[in-house]
Amino acid sequence: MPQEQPADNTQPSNQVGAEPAAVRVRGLTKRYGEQIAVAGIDLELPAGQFIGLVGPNGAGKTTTLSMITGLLRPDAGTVEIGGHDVWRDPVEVKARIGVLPEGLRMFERLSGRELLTYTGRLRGLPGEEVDKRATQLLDVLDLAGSQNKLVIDYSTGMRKKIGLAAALLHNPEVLFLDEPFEGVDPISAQTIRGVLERYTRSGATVVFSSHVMELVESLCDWVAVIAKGRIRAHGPLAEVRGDAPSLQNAFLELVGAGRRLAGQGQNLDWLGGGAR
Ligand SMILES: Nc1ncnc2c1ncn2[C@@H]1O[C@H](COP(=O)(O)OP(=O)(O)OP(=O)(O)O)[C@@H](O)[C@H]1O
Repeated sequence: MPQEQPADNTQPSNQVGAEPAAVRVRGLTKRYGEQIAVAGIDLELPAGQFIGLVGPNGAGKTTTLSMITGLLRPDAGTVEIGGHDVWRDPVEVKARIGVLPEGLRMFERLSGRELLTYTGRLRGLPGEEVDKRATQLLDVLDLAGSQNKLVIDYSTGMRKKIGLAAALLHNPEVLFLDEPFEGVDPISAQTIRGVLERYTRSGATVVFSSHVMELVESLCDWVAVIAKGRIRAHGPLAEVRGDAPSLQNAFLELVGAGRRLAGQGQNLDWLGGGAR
């Protein structure tokens, strides 16, 4: 199982092994007061892959993704997407990426269709093209019947889907999704999954965060495991899983949770059995 190594300076700067890097992160750091949320992350994410950023609650996934996508200013470190620095060249970068953050705030008083029209025009797409793409996305994501409903009246799953449609409308090179399947029913999850698989098959890159290992294992080609603000392992899924029976087992071992879980239970000897 590949553990985190110092950066290999012998590789060309835009390569991850044989693959070109879609995203290059160097020394990324964020503190909140005394708390170090992200502790100097180095990472090169290969292009054209379905990439999972996995870690336990509080590991630093959202903080990392927010800094990579230009939503949160790092204390230190750099991020390059498609060769452009996220903080020095934000317009170039934002044209190349789509983002579906956790708890995305949307314009709730627009209908789903209006939200896509507005997003498309902000992205500088011609009106006719926006209409065409919006119609297709609404159709594929099974939102055509709700396109005239206000976003405020959408369910959690519908909100994720309209957020995904808005993030895909300008056909970004890299799509970042923070917990895209959280609160989504299996049918909607399958729909989202189908759209994302089609998108990566065309050479685009998806980076998504999750703590649901089965999902990451079934979807991702490449994973990075994060715990306590540090990358514990990264690489192709099979390499990170190694000899472990599942990614879940490899993950528990990597984040040191196996021993903690084994000792659990003895403090709850009063629980169960109906005794008071
Ligand atoms: N705005 C903030 N102010 C203070 N501390 C924060 C803030 N945002 C995050 N943190 C802390 O930084 C650490 C990393 O949080 P982050 O939300 O990035 O983790 P996460 O891996 O996305 O977790 P989860 O899976 O639970 O969403 C946590 O300890 C969290 O308490």
